[in-house]
Amino acid sequence: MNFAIGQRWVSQAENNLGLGTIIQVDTRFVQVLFPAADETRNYAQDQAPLMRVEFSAGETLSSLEEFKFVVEHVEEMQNTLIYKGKRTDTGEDVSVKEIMLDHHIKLNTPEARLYTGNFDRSQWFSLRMEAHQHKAELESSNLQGLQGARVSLIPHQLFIADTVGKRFAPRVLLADEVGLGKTIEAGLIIHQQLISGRSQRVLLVLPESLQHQWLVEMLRRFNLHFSIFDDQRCQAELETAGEEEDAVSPFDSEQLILISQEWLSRDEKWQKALLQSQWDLVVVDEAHHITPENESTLNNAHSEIQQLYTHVQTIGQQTKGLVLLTATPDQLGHFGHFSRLQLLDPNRFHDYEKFKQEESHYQQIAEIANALVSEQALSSEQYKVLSGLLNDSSSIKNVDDYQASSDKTELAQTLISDLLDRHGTGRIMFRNSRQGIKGFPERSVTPYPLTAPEGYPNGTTFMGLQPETQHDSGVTESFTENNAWWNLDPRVQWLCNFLLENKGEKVLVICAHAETAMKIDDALFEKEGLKSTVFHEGMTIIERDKAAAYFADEENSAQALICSEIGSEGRNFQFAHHLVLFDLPANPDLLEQRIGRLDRIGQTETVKTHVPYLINSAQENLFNWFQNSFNAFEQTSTTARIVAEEFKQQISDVLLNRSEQDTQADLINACHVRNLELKQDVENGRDRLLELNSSGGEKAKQICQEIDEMDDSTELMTYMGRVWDQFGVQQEEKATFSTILHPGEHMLNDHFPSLLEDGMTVCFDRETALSQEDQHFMSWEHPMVIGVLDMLTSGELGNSSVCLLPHKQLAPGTILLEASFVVSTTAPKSLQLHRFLPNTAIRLLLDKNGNNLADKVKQGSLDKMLKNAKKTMSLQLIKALKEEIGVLVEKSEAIAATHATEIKLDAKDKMLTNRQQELNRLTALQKVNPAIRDEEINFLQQQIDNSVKEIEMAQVSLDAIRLIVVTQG
Ligand SMILES: Nc1ncnc2c1ncn2[C@@H]1O[C@H](COP(=O)(O)OP(=O)(O)OP(=O)(O)O)[C@@H](O)[C@H]1O
Repeated sequence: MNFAIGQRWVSQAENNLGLGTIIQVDTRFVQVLFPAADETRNYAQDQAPLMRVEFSAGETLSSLEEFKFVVEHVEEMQNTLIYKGKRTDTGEDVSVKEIMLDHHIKLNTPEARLYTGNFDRSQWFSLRMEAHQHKAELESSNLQGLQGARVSLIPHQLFIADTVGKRFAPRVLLADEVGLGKTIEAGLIIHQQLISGRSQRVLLVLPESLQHQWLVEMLRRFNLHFSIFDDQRCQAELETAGEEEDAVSPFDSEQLILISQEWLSRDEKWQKALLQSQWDLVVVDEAHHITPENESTLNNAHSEIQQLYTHVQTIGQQTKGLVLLTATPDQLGHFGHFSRLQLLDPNRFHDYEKFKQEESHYQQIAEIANALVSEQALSSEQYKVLSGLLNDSSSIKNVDDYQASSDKTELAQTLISDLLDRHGTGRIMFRNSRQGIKGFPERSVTPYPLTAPEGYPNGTTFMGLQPETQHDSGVTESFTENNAWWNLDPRVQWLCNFLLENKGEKVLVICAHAETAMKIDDALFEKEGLKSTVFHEGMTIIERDKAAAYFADEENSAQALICSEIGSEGRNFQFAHHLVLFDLPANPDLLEQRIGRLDRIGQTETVKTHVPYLINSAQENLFNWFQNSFNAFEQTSTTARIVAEEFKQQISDVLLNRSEQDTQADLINACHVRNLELKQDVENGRDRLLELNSSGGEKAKQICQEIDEMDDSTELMTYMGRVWDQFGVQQEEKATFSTILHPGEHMLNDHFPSLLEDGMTVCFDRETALSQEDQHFMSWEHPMVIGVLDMLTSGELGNSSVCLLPHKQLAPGTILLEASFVVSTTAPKSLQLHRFLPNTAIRLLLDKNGNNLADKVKQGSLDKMLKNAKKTMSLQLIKALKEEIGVLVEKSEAIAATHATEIKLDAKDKMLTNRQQELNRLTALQKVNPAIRDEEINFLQQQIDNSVKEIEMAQVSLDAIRLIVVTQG
């Protein structure tokens, strides 16, 4: 070894000493100062466990003078090195003697770590390489964001999430019928957007009563931690930031934020701050609340329109993604529905009259769709219409071929898909119905006619129709001033008896008003000592959640939950099978919302609705109307709302004000007939097209199947088992697919990603995860797995290793160099390039002549044959083989560069094919469907250009090396 004063060396035996400097050299000894550790060592020159440190062009170094610079070339002077390059801060040319290098420089490249004896056990190398491969597979997977949610694989939900989540700017209305899983669809879309990097900041705007439920659903199903922001939180954020209120938005402190609709429309102070913050995606639940007052206000910018509508409109305009959820898009009128479509796409939906006109043609299109679905030849009229609708030359040819061909299957699918693309609300609205999605429980209803005590008023108890005259209890003001109605009203005693007869059964009771709910709750306790609790708008969110939890608990809990109308929206009570409607709303959508609390995915029994009413009361009339005109208790009726609107005046006169029985029967019959007509229209009409678009058909089944196959693979379980072993995480088998984890006493790092201090149970089986909520569902998308893969691919752990290969046929001392290279880009996540060019690992296995044996000897089988070498032996081997290793590394770099060129070309091809196809499709579609925005097309074109540039600039770098030395077998 040629030592000279001022040279930099490291100790192979004690690599924690940092970068050493030779301070004295005599004939036999050399003295080295390690300033970072404040230690000096003397070594015999011929046995010094030292490794010379030399840097090369391209590396970034720190100088003792506290600046960084990039080495451009290296000169030698009197046996020491001078690094010439440019400062990273000022760009100035610098010349730095090696003695002036920072003592703390980390030698963490694979080669530096190998030569300085700072290598890892062979298992780390394997885990690291596999981590790169898994990460690349995940990033390029079509199912990214869909696999990791703790949800049952329900085709229509996954289809919607897949279709919408992949869009650059999802602007959609999720309008599945009550309880079909819109929250889950929205969660999947958010999850997919976040995991793929399309969105980073998400805002949820929800009714106050649903805040906590969403918070819990997002966390337990998607591992997404949302934070509720209200006055208190905003104020606290400002105080923490210590800034003037105008200078900073409190909303910038978190990425995933949840606010209530009530707060948004109420609190002017924070509205401005909310708009100052940049959002990628805004999701609004129960979006039928977001409605302009009336048609004229929408068209007149100066009118006072509803606060909430204005706020959502403003946020929606400056946010690229907007997802609205409602089970009852028409609940507050058809114009409201139009106005929400307008929020999503103001260019496409700018004229209400035109929209109505378009809707009237949907029936014709739907008839064509029906013919295509059943693969029947089109009538001449249908042929003419379809050719007119799909009027580009290739589609017209498809229509002709369809008519002429005997095997119509494939062409039918193409034409349906074109039709969906180009007409109606196809691209922005999704609506599934129970009729289309099978497997829901039955619904039954039982009326309980009760005789009112003499003199007891039988006034209206309906929401909305006569609010000024109705009292909470449903009886008139004058009456309740003098008497406690709940002592007289036979419905209360009936409810007591019902609960006593059904001990052990959970019962959800819904009435219109908070006051009524509270009185019923008191009465149940006073009369029979029954355990019930209330849920109404007068309670704080925490009180409501506590009440819902008290009702949901299995032991020591409330048998009944008495809700005011707010309990009828969004909440999950499907663990109960009995619903008591203490009064009836006059709005059929509201009735459906109420029943929808129990009639939801996850309901295991028939939903039993019980309706106690007073004989000869308006409620009796309403019951008969719902039952006989629409069968609305036992079936979802999407048309009842329209009938209710058409007959609004008669309903008020005849049903609510209780005119003659004959007149009532006539009205009920007229509504029934009208409902049948509308149902027929709907059956023939637009819903067919909408449902075709929403359920996803075969594509949806295929997505489920693919996720199912991923679930069945044991690869993740095996990989994570090895990871936990290596890191020292304590594992205890709980069941075949479940493991209890605890931080181990000798864990490699103090911190292991997402491992809870007190331990946690993880499971690899979807069914178990769904039934046992205390277990964490492990998937490739679980934060622990993502954290582990990130940790293994970004740090230095495993990037350098030495091991032995005992082998009978190979000559001892033969060396192999296993090298892993990574092709990567620095493209922004929003470009979505990882779908085509994820960080791709290239594995090479070079023999001593530089031949690549990687294809012949797979990593898994090689791993099984390798043994770790003792540290002293490894050091000797490295010292002896340093030159050979250097030559092999150079050769591997040349081979990797060739591979990288192929990978980049392939990625470019894939990207161009995919994006060009989409661009062509959108450009063609835009000619016939203004729903395609210019912005989308420009964006796609720009993405293509930038993607080409980024792919061309992708770098290949050495990520890890493993020196393998053959020993006698
Ligand atoms: N894929 C799924 N896996 C497991 N549970 C599900 C799934 N989809 C829906 N659920 C459960 O079914 C119930 C209804 O789902 P969700 O709340 O998403 O419906 P919704 O359409 O939003 O209802 P609403 O119209 O009442 O707001 C919830 O309890 C939800 O957790």
